[in-house]
Amino acid sequence: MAAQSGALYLGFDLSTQQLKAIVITSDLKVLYEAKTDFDADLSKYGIKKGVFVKEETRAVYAPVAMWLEAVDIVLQRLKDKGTPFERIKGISGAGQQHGSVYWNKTGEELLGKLKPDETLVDQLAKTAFAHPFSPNWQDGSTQKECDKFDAQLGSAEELAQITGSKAHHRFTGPQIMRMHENHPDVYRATSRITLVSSFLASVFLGRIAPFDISDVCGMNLWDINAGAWSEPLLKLAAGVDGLESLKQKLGTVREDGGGSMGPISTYFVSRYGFPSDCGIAPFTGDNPATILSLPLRPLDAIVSLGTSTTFLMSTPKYVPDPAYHFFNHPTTAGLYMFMLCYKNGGLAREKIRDSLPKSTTTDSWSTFNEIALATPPLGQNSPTDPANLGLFFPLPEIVPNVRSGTWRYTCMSDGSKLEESANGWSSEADARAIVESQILSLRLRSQKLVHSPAAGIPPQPRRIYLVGGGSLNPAIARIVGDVLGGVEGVWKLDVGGNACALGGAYKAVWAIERNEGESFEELIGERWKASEAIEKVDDGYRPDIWAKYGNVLGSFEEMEGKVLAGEERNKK
Ligand SMILES: Nc1ncnc2c1ncn2[C@@H]1O[C@H](COP(=O)(O)OP(=O)(O)O)[C@@H](O)[C@H]1O
Ligand SMILES: O=C(CO)[C@@H](O)[C@H](O)COP(=O)(O)O
Repeated sequence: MAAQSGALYLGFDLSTQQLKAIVITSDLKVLYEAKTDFDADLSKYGIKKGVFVKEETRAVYAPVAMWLEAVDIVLQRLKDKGTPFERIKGISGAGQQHGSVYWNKTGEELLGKLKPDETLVDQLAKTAFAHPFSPNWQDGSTQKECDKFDAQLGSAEELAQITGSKAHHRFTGPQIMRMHENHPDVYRATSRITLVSSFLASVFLGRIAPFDISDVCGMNLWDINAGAWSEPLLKLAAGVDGLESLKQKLGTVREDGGGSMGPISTYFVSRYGFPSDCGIAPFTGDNPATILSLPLRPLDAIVSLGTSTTFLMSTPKYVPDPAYHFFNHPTTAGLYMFMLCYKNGGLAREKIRDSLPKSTTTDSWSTFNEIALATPPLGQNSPTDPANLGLFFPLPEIVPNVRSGTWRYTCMSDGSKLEESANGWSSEADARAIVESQILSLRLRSQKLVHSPAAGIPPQPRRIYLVGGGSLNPAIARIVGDVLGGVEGVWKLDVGGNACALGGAYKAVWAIERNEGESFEELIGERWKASEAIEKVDDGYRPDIWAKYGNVLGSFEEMEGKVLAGEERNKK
């Protein structure tokens, strides 16, 4: 039974395929959840899996109007479930990272005077934006711009040192540069640029919200150590229009991840009955919000199995490298978020699932799971059998930066005799091989970040938390434990695919209720009850099996190297 009184907090997650919302109490109990699924509810926009794809240029983008429509739909759904909006004291949330929204002057003005009897989409879609689309994080159209970004500060290493990442296709700086080059008219008609997180915050605030201190690190434009825009990078992106043009469009970055940026726009007060003093806390990126969905300790890792796969850790050490990403922590100065991000996550697994015989149960994953669990590690029935190692990239991948394709290799148990498999293997064997491949890549790239969690235990995460849609899958949980370990086991959040929206809601609680100087970890750590929030889904570290994967890790890296060497741009 929902409590009848007391403050409530609302968290959003504007991700690739859905807009999710979650309402919780001050003591972190989940009361209401609702979502708008873009393909199911808004297919009239012509998108697939939430986006448009232009194969010729590898451009991927989403219509901003669809997101506006999704906001009114999800709030109406919460209302239909009886959500007492009048008790909501604070709102925060998250947006898929890197995407940019190009507002014009009219849009800035309209935001503050929306009529409550008309929808957001009807009032804003046609007039408020200099460009109707937002480049999506799956975009691969900016190689040329990335090369210039990597060169601008001297090298990819230096760019990573300054901004937390080397240049990536999806990062906002290279995307803005491409927009400036291809559509200078759009660039010039733009008065403000927001990220997806600050776009959603702006809609609720009724004016353009500043960037968030964590999400801004996904732009390749922010100097993390200096806490300021990197002027050489801004200059590069703005081209002939000059540094000042871009500075104005970007506006400010809010250093404090908490507090209120201001009260909610009157549109939502009149239309849905929010209280006029409901505070809008800074929104952040979906990955930074995910690390706020539980009090994460050093050496704990989160594997987010959404459309993308990401691997997240919170750490006090800033050790950037071109191979991964560092972001400011969304709430706590002096902490950082370490991240790996893969394009080929959920959709690549779905592709293999769909090539198998159809499931006979209502769970579309049951055949995939049965086969994956019945297949021995690395497909080896005996230690002398060849071990299967594959790469399954229906989309061009981020790590490593290679074209789309499928590669099947084998090696011996000790990693020797790595060779491309002449005849491949059965499609059944792919079910286990794709999950192993995705998790081996996480193990390979997080090796330097982990240390021994206890005497006599090799370096690995302490606990592994699974979140996102794929966290509901027991076979994936088992294989994560097999490959990555986790000496205190593999866990999932009870909130399932809604961890990111939950992180947003926790952020809202902390932002509005914190005492002077009280950290997110202190406030949420005190109120969070593990028994109500998480469930152990696998024992994690099994020494023999974990060692088996360790023996082929070098060959896995070598296989990636061979595939990378075959890339046209790497052939000399
Ligand atoms: N039982 C399941 N097993 C494996 N994957 C699943 C399962 N349920 C959902 N998924 C995957 O979850 C993905 C969506 O995850 P979600 O975290 O909601 O995505 P996003 O936040 O990126 O929109 C889908 O692409 C689907 O493949
Ligand atoms: O590009 C990244 C992170 O760098 C992605 O993780 C996006 O932030 C989208 O995530 P999901 O839609 O999969 O949640």
